Amino acid sequence: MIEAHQLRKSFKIYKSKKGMLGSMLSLFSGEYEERNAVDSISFKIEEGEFVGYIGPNGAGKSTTIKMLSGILHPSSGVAKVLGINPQKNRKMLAQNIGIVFGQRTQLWWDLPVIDSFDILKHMYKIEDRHYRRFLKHYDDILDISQFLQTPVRKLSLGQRMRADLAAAMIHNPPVLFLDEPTIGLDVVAKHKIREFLQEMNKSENKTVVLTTHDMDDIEQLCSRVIVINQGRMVLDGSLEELRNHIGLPSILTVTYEQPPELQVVYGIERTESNGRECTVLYDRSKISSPALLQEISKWGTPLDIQMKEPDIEEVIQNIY
Ligand SMILES: Nc1ncnc2c1ncn2[C@@H]1O[C@H](COP(=O)(O)OP(=O)(O)OP(=O)(O)O)[C@@H](O)[C@H]1O
Repeated sequence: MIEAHQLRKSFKIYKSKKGMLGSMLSLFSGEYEERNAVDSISFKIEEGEFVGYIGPNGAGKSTTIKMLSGILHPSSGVAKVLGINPQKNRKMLAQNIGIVFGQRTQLWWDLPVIDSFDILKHMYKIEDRHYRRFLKHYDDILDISQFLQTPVRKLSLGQRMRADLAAAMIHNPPVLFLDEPTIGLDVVAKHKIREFLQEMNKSENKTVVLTTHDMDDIEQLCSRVIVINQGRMVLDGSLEELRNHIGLPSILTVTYEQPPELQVVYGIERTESNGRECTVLYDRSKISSPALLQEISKWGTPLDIQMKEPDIEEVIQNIY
């Protein structure tokens, strides 16, 4: 459904000389170097997937999204979305994708939200009955009716994001590209946006590519993550594969009837005990959870057991 094959984008970085005069001269000297913002990225995303496209600042995430959506042309390589080449057929692609940039609205700044929607309705040639259904449906799931008459510049960030998301869905596209849609939002607004995105993916089978720095977005929404760093792909897999790749230990906390008698077990990296409480850090690739449970029950009589996988935030920090 979405394909990137050896996708690369380089930008010219003009060399600047020191001082005011130097900066002026460098404008005219034309000396530059080329830097790859995205460097030979390849992946395939199937229909209905929810993919987190993540990486540190400047990794090349937005540049990739812009190439997939036809805003930027690749320096080399090929992108295809629903079989459409964004470079060659941007208009046809626009009918089939929705885009949201969290940092910048796609709506008309000084117009009431409803006027922006009306313009989009005409641009996408949407029938009146479909448009009415759209307004009703998006009021039900994003509460947009309360600010339809408000100019975009007067909306709160959360309202603006809801308006932008609704606008991106007006033509009911099967594919959504979301570039940091939860940036700067408070907890309640983030929750609402996440619920909406989950609904779009689960009930309407939309394929979603999401860039974000928010680990809760990734944990709650994405079934797959693609990690890039300095323009290059570092990992492509499930959240579990991401955790395993980093090799951070899983954690088991046990409360025993009596202080336990600890033993050395292959796969357990560290054990900390404090009276009846015991914390076990273990490597799941070396010992399975059932086997571990069997071992630790030899140390005493467990009253309560809790398991915790490594935090995705910790995992990401380790990968960069
Ligand atoms: N138009 C441009 N001209 C020159 N360099 C650019 C241009 N656009 C992006 N870059 C550079 O390309 C690199 C990748 O930028 P990009 O915006 O894709 O990163 P990102 O992963 O989206 O970062 P962030 O998380 O900070 O939004 C950065 O080094 C950036 O400075």
